[in-house]
Amino acid sequence: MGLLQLLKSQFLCQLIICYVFLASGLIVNLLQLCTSPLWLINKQLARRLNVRLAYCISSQMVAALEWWSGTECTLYTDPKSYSLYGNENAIVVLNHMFEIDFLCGWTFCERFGVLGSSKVLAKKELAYVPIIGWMWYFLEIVFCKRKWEEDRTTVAQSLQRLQDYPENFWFLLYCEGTRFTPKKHQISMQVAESKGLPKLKYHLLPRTKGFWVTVQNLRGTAAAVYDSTLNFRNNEVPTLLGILNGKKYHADLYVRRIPLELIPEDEAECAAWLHKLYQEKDSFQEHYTETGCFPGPIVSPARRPWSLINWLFWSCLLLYPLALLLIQLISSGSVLTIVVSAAICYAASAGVRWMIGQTEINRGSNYGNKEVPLNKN
Ligand SMILES: CC/C=C\C/C=C\C/C=C\C/C=C\C/C=C\C/C=C\CCC(=O)SCCNC(=O)CCNC(=O)[C@H](O)C(C)(C)COP(=O)(O)OP(=O)(O)OC[C@H]1O[C@@H](n2cnc3c(N)ncnc32)[C@H](O)[C@@H]1OP(=O)(O)O
Ligand SMILES: CCCCCCCC/C=C\CCCCCCCC(=O)OC[C@@H](O)COP(=O)(O)O
Repeated sequence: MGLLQLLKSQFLCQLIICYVFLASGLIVNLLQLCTSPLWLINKQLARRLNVRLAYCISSQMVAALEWWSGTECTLYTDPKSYSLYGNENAIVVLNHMFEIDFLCGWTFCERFGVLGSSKVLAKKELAYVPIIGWMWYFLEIVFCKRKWEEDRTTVAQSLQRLQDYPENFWFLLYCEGTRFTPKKHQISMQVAESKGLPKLKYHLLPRTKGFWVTVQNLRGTAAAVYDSTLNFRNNEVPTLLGILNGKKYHADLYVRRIPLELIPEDEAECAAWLHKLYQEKDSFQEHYTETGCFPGPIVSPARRPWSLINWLFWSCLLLYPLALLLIQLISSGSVLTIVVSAAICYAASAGVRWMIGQTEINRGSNYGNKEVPLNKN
């Protein structure tokens, strides 16, 4: 292990990264709250401000991936589509198999200049996660309860609000609705069988309603669907804790740009179209397993320095007062103050650990885990 790698694996370094993230995140959340009156006066300006404020938070996680862990992200795509990425609104359909797939998505957002404005159809539980969830509220992220009776109107309304969004955005949709586990896979394949659909090896059966409602409500707003399939080299199982430990991974992302006009308007046809898309995605994963690469040329955008610069800015701003505070604390000699401070530090690190836990598949939800009564025809 090299010296740098040893340094990266030190708990103190990770504690500093988490402290900067936590303190800056709460400051940004507060600034976002301060933009509330502006929404009434100049909504577009409020949105633009919030895009930049959100960048301050999400780019720190991107910096951890790109600069701290040195993870490499390779893009396989058609060079003709490449010039459109970042210059139009798009719906991104991504497989949901890895704990850091959202972070790799964010990395590509950063490289194409849409990180601050990127959106997702997220489960409601994430709205309550401090910093990220609160940041999302001001970014007009679309939340769902994964209960169609309740979601059908709320999701459509939230999507309609994005029609006059002043910045280009990518709207991420994990059509599988939950992360891949062997049990969820087995159950969803029973559903596939009951519907007469071919079995998938690497994906759960996609939920089609969210996709249909998104496409219908973003017609005229988004230009295309970016069908994206992610995998990691050497059968690695990447984690956020691994990233914080400075572990380097290598992600490969295959993206196909599909103009929105090609997607059927009728709900049943749209559902059939999505099922076919997932069968194709499955064949790309099979190709990856067999050959170690995706079909199609590599056109990788380079990482940009902005996420690192943002992190250095917040570090300088926040580490100096922390150092002063620590010196004062030690020189005060008060046991009570030291004990209280240690308790606050412990509570903060437990909070960050809980947030990291939100990304862990073994702490995931039970959605898709319940056997459903099947009508076999
Ligand atoms: C150039 C570079 C390109 C790309 C870069 C990549 C990405 C970057 C882009 C943007 C980044 C932005 C942000 C990223 C940051 C963070 C993201 C973090 C995470 C958030 C993610 C989540 O929270 S995922 C969970 C929430 N999302 C979803 O669930 C979406 C999918 N779900 C749906 O669409 C659902 O339909 C629904 C949620 C709208 C409603 O769900 P509900 O369960 O109520 O209803 P359904 O109708 O779907 O279910 C009933 C039907 O499903 C059948 N069924 C039953 N059991 C199963 C089963 N186990 N599997 C499959 N299907 C099942 C059932 O038979 C019913 O069938 P019908 O025929 O009646 O439809
Ligand atoms: C600069 C580094 C800072 C390190 C500290 C980071 C602390 C913040 C960590 C995480 C913030 C929360 C990110 C939320 C994104 C989680 C994405 C996700 O994968 O959600 C799961 C959802 O799709 C499906 O859930 P289930 O599979 O049904 O359950």
